[in-house]
Amino acid sequence: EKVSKKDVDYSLYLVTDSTMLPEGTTLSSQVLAGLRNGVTLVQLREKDTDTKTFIAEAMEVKKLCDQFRVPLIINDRVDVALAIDADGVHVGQDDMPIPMVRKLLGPDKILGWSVGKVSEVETLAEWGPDMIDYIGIGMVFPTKTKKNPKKSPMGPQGVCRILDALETNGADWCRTVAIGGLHPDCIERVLLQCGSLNGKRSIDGISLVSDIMASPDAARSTRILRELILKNYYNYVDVQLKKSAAAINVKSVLNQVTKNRPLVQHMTNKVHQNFGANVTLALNGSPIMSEIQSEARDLAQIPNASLLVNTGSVAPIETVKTAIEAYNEFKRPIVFDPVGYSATETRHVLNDTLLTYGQFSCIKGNSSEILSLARFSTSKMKGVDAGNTDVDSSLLLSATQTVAYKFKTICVCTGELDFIADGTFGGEYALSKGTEGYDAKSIPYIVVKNGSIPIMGEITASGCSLGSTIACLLGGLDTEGSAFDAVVSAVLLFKSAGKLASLKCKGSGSFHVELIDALYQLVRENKPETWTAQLTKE
Ligand SMILES: Cc1nc(C(=O)O)sc1CCOP(=O)(O)O
Ligand SMILES: C=C1C=NC(C(F)(F)F)=NC1=N
Ligand SMILES: [Mg+2]
Repeated sequence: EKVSKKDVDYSLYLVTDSTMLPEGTTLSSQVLAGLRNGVTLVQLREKDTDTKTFIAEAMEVKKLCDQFRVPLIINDRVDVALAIDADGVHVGQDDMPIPMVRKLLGPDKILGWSVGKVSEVETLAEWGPDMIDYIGIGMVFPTKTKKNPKKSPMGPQGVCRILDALETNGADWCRTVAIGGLHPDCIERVLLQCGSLNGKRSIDGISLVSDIMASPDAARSTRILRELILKNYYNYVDVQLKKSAAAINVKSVLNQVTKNRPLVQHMTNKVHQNFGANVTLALNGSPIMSEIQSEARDLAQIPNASLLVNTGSVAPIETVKTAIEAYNEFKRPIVFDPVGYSATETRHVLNDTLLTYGQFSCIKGNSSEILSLARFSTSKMKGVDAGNTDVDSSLLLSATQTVAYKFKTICVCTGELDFIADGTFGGEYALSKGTEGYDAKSIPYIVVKNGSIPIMGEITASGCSLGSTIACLLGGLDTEGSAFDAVVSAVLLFKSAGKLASLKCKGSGSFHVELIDALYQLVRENKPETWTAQLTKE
């Protein structure tokens, strides 16, 4: 009896490739190793193979799949699929049109489609539930497996956009797998981030080729993948990620920072370098302004290290990528400051690319940057300073929650009021069911009210130095410290110091000095109850 196509398990979908087999392995031995260790669906994909060979391979692989009651999908070749009575077919955008394939297959076979654009989702939705059963969304990351790819990597956020399109087009029946460059070092981040904004769905599985087919130990590779899927949480940073709103303990955060003297690595713009270093020192942190690719892994392993990536920096993108990967590998916090996010196309592409390189503990920006990241406002930014300050606060809150939710991070939106939202969900993820309906507007948030500090906008690197402050406090936490508390504490501290400094200074020059002194004093006296910036629940 057949596995009914409604019950297909898409969680670990192996797509074969017999051009990358290691010495001593065969197509069948790799598929068998996969089937024995948790592969739940197989697709035979052979680009340039004679039909006779393809048929022989298909029959062999079908026998193996039947033993494990795992459906076999044939890529592209509908004739071969019919000839061997496969369980279904997968076609790409340039293969036989979907309605024709469905006509040849009949209603009970599984039909999959490669999807990379929202417009393709709209087409799929128009065809209705009897046409396509699942889509392969890709490619998520760069991959050498697909020859002359016609599309570029979309990153986890690109997958989110396709999932959102399925939801807005009501294609509830359609299942999804992500594909392209998926390996153990990035799969948890894909599983954590790839969900629809309404919280109703996440990807139903991951699909890969080389991680298994090119593996000298395909059984072990498959077991590792299986474990990542079943684990259902990604602790990307070794401090506590809150799962719900709870009291903020600022005093405790500062005590931990003073005790642990965090190493705060800055990859930032030239203007911010010196001031960021001095802010970090004032906070009992230890700054290192390193952009040396080969030392990133060493620095990430120093106790209480944290990384600030401020994209005004001109460090080569590969250097920044190496640092992001290193700090994720050693579970140390990374703060991302997408300076001038959408001011120019160059910065937009650069920031979007950097955002695909890792999981960030905090993303902070001004209102224009956060509105753009949330894809709320198309208005181009005016330079790198905050844009329209008259944006109403409910829109800013919503944008902050949206960014926090999309990237499963803590998002800070600075301005008259500061908005801080916690979209981490404690690092927990689930296949298919998303966040079970918990959407962006339901995630916990804090609003910091401090009154305006006009002069803050008249000095260089004020926003950037909030980044230094956040990275310093996150880095200074003990493992049982709370990431959200550290971020909120940083905003309260920085704004309170800014207020104090603005009352004492005689101009922007002395404001810089007064700001450092205020940070220095507030940290050492550690009396948050006396600070001007306070939490409000708008
Ligand atoms: C078969 C395929 N389709 C893609 C798409 O983007 O539609 S990417 C891809 C190859 C994925 O191979 P690997 O797991 O080795 O990166
Ligand atoms: C190009 C492809 C894209 N996606 C998929 C799958 F993951 F299976 F959906 N298979 C392919 N051959
Ligand atoms: Mg900024």
